[in-house]
Amino acid sequence: MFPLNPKHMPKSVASLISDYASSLISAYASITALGMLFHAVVKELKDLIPQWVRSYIYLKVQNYFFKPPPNDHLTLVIKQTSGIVLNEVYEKVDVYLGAKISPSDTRLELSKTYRQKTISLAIEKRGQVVKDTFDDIELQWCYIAKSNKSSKTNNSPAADDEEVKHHCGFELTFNKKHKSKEMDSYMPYVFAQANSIRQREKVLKLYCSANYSSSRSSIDLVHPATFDTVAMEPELKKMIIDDLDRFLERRELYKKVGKAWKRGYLLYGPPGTGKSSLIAAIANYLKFDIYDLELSSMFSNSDLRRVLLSTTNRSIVVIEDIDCSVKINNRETAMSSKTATPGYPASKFTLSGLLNFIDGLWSCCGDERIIIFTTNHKDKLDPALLRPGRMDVHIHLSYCTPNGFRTLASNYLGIHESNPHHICGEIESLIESTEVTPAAVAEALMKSDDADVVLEGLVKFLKEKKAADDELKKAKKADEERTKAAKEQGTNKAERQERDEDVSTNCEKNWQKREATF
Ligand SMILES: Nc1ncnc2c1ncn2[C@@H]1O[C@H](COP(=O)(O)OP(=O)(O)OP(=O)(O)O)[C@@H](O)[C@H]1O
Repeated sequence: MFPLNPKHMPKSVASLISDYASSLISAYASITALGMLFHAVVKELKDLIPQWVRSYIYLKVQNYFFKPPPNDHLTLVIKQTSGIVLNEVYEKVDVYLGAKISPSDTRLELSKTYRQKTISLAIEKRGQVVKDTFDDIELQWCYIAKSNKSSKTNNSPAADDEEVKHHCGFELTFNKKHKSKEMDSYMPYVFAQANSIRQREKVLKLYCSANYSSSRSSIDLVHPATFDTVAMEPELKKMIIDDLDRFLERRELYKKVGKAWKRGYLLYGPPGTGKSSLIAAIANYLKFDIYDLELSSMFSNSDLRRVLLSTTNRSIVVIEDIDCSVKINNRETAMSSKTATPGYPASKFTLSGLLNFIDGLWSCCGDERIIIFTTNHKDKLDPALLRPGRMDVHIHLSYCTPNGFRTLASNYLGIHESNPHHICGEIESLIESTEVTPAAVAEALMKSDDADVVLEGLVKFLKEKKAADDELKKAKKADEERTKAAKEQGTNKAERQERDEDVSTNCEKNWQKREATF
């Protein structure tokens, strides 16, 4: 038998085994050290490279190695903008994916607006890969954000913003054979889901159009005004609500008669009569976002067009104080620097641009739109703006009426038919004979928590206001009478002068006749 003890082995074999063993051990040690080094490097990189970059690299590597043959797959790219306007598909996908959280997600976004009652969780978009299944078809969504810095010139920040938007979007990858199912069933499903999520979590937005170079900005619209809180005549309130309801139901009718599905309202009345409050009440009633258009920041018709194109459907476009926000001279002539309103830069904005926006071709780019103009001086508006068919409904918001006071007293003090107050009758008759705005009444009602104190204060205020109004009326009347008398005196004087002239002419004629007879 061959001796197993190395001592008994031949020298060369023993040394061979020991060499082999030591090289095995050193190889193992090197591999372990290398492994530890690799592990340390990976750990370091993990801390240094943001998660979304790692996900992106992971996706690319995964796609490279494990992707089925490329011919089998189709990738649809959904960019954030389509031309110069927001891409609706992007918006819908954004909402849809925002609500999808899977156990494998490692980064989530936490948010809560002041209006929301609970904190909401959503996946963090950047670099996230979201797997979805629809009718047993596997789909993969990925958010892309490419910057195109090399091709950039010295663009303005707004242009940069547009550029970034243009290169942001989603990629949807799936097997080619399901293409028609994707387009015919999956995308409508995504749209429907997004709409119902939006409706559930609807937080109204107030968009402010800044100037040409800056991007559109929005804030949550947290205006508490509703049709219950706005003080106005009940019949007028009912008329507005009925009109809005009818408008919403008439989609098919508008289509049938070939009219853009939009409605124009002109709200006019003195300051503080509730024009802005009514706009907020309409937005809250319809659950429509508001676009507040600052005409003074528009420098040309194309600015207006651009802003209009970026508004969404089911929205209210508001132009407040149309009579003084910008000087619009006539339909064709743009404002030159000579005609510009002091304090406003020269604008190439024209009335025809605005009219085009209301009922021209540009008014058709969108559905379910309400356009609201407000003014304190309807008489100062260009008749072209008031032409029938342009602003469909003209709503006069007047000084406070007894009905208006009842609404305010109920809202502010909880005083109503079943909880009356003995001073209310006196206040109502004072209000009937005084020109006082709902804003002034509302302010008076806020002065104390004690209803007696507040209402007595209001009576005092109304009496003082009435006395001041009467004084003013008297002064006005006296002034008018003086002017009338001066006019009459002037007329009398002119008549006397004419008479005198006639007399002298007659005398002259008679004298000439007599002269001729002699
Ligand atoms: N009709 C109203 N009903 C309830 N509150 C009102 C009404 N009118 C005014 N107010 C109160 O007065 C405040 C100012 O009113 P609001 O801004 O709506 O008036 P406005 O007519 O738009 O004024 P302006 O022409 O100066 O813009 C509101 O915040 C609200 O508290």
